[in-house]
Amino acid sequence: MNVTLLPYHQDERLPDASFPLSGLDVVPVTPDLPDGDVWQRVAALFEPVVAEVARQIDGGSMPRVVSGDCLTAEAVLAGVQKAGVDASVVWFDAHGDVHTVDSSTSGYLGGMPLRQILGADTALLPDRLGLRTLPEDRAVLVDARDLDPAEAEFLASSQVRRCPVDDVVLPPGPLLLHIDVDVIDAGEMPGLKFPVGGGPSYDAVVASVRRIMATGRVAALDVACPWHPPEGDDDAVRTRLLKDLLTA
Ligand SMILES: NC(=[NH2+])NCCC[C@H](N)C(=O)O
Repeated sequence: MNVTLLPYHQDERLPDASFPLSGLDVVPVTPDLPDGDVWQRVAALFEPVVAEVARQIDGGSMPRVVSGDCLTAEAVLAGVQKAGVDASVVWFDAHGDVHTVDSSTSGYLGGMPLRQILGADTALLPDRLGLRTLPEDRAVLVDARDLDPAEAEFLASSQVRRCPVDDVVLPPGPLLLHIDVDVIDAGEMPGLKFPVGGGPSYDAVVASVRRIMATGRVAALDVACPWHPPEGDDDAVRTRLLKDLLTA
């Protein structure tokens, strides 16, 4: 098994130290980025990810992709689709990631990918990646507990199902399993860019991921690590987490 590493947060290259993946067979993707706006640059960054994910599925393996933010999930889903697999989405995240460009008050791109997967702002990224958008009832949002008002409003009237890690109701068909590591309670996960307390424990998240993997329905795994470069002994828990998730 190998791990596809996209060592970026949006279009910013992160230090290798941000991804403690020792002991795993890592294939980094580090294309040259064009000038342009951030969406164009991210699209260019994701192109080889789309191709690599499709190639691995065509070859009979389950892609495992690690990166610095949740936008990468759009590339992974586009790659899964390119390989002819019609996947639903299971999205582990402390946040909703269901902003549109207009509803986001922060302007943070990583707060928008799930909504783009569901059909918003498709010209910015989905169309560039060849991503077919998903009906809302094919997406499940797991343990999202820090929603901005516009996100709460959208989710209240959408068909996106919400559940806790201990009781994930899986959508139909093959799955893209997306894990933002910030779904874990911030007390157990040091150095997060968007820490949120009141969440499930490390053990509960890993156990949930193992149960989902054991269904045999996961077509691709996407792990987003929106954390700062390591300080102190951050590496110990990060190394263990990445290994636990990627070998679940
Ligand atoms: N997956 C994440 N870490 N998302 C952070 C989003 C934070 C906030 N909701 C925003 O849009 O600005």
